[in-house]
Amino acid sequence: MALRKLVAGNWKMHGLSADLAEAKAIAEQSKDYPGVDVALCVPSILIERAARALPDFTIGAQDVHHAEKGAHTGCISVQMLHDAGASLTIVGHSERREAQRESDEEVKSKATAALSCGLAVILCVGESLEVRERGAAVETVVGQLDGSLPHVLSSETELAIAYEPIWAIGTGKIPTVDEIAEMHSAIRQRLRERFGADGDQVRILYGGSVKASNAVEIFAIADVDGALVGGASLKATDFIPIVAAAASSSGG
Ligand SMILES: O=C(CO)COP(=O)(O)O
Repeated sequence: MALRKLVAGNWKMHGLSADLAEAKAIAEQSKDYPGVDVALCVPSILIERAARALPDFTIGAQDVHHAEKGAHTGCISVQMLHDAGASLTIVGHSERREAQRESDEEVKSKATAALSCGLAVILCVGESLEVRERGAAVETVVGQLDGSLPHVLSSETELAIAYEPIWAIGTGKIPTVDEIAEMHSAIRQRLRERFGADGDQVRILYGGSVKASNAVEIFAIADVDGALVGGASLKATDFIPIVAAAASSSGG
């Protein structure tokens, strides 16, 4: 049976207090699509205000530290995210894997810490253009998964995987339908190998230049259980049509 779709926005380093009006519009309009799970991962400084203003809507973070507490200047723990009202966090985004040199091992620690303390996780993987062009995309992404997946799935909180080819992020380029299908199927297979039947319940999101104009086609691909959306999640007028596409692909 098809999984419920999850459409999550990643605001990255965008958004000031005034933009909470946009989050509010997204939360309100998402109610028209009860068959789809919708979330916004806002900058950490906006989490508390967004969560207070939108108590029935899922607000997430974009990163978390793996340690419970301690001498980690500038970092934010799972408990702090909970306390601020987040119920979800992204880990391992390629922008952090690159700029902050986050390793698979570190991403795994973050995912494990978040899941064990009741925060849902969207764990990102994805290949560079150089890797795609030399034909090593699937083995690279599966290797990233092997290094970054937690050892066990939590029974209380949810793990989702986001496949985000780096060359498709913010570029307007997207892989072909066949390339997305091949990658999502390889990810599904690995999840089954790792977690047995529970691997079938892990949602696999596609991310990278998702827009209203390509969402219908992307959501129709097997094993695409939603999307992680960057630029097009900043405005309700861009984001809600993507939620609507997810709803229509699920038949409601
Ligand atoms: O990185 C992304 C989401 O995490 C994708 O960003 P864009 O949708 O802007 O390409």
